Amino acid sequence: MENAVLEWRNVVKKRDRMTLGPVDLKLYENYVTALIGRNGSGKSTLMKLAAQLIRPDSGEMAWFGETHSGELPVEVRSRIAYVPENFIAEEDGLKMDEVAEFRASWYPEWDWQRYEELLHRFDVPGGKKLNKLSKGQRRKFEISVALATRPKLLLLDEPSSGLDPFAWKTMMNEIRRCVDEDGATVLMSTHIVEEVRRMADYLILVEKGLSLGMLEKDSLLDRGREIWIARDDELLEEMPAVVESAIESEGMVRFVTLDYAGAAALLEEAGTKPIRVRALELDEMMEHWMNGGISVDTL
Ligand SMILES: Nc1ncnc2c1ncn2[C@@H]1O[C@H](COP(=O)(O)OP(=O)(O)OP(=O)(O)O)[C@@H](O)[C@H]1O
Repeated sequence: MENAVLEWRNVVKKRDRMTLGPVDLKLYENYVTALIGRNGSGKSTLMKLAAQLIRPDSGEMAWFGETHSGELPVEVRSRIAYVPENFIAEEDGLKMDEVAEFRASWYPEWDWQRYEELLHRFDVPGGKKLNKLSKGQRRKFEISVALATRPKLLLLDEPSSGLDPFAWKTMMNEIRRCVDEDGATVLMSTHIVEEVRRMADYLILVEKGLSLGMLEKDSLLDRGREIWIARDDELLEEMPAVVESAIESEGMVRFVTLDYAGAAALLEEAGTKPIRVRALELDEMMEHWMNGGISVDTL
């Protein structure tokens, strides 16, 4: 694979009740990576570290191939856009265009035309103060501002929170455009399976402060199958990574494997032709991963 836009080695951040890490992570250029995991697992903490809103206690972090232990240089920062889960209260009293002008002064690639176009596409009323916007309108504004910076690294913390279904679709299209046209790399935390399905190339699972690895979405989907075969207890016994099995009817057994390649090889070797095979859905695979059914080589 190509250049890493973000690379971490042994990054640790201690919180009051939880420690994030040590986390190793590598984001490749021009891909969308979804950060998934249960509430409180550490996704937002990880995003804040990536945006350098907070600093790690230890470990090494590189942005665009260069490590920075101190403050990120303006030149690096101006290539990163971050949409937090909760908005910055200090900006509440400012008008939308005042915030946009402030961002424009920091981001040399700032694109006014794109900003106006995005606000129009998201149907956000112009000229308002940020605290006069609804939650969804504020989210649309923040996404528009982030995309108008034409970022090379786009960090989105639960970006769909509060968006109506139309705005949600627009958001996904615009993020995709940012990746395809501007060559952006995206890291987004999400609980929405459909978002992962439509947007993500890779998934990173965070569990109790640890990264349980990174997987290509398609490779995750390749692993899971529900298979029906003529009952053969011995064969079933040997089947790899079986997480569920049941006798369906007289003479037929159904099982779920998280190692389809291994299972298929074994079936072939035994000369057993499956009666039916069903690919597991993304939500099922994500659940198996979260429940520890899938082991992934850490980076
Ligand atoms: N500013 C903070 N100070 C101390 N502890 C914090 C702080 N922010 C978060 N934590 C703790 O760190 C842990 C991880 O929180 P984080 O917000 O990163 O999780 P998350 O995966 O984003 O959760 P969610 O899916 O609910 O948004 C939690 O136990 C939380 O209580």
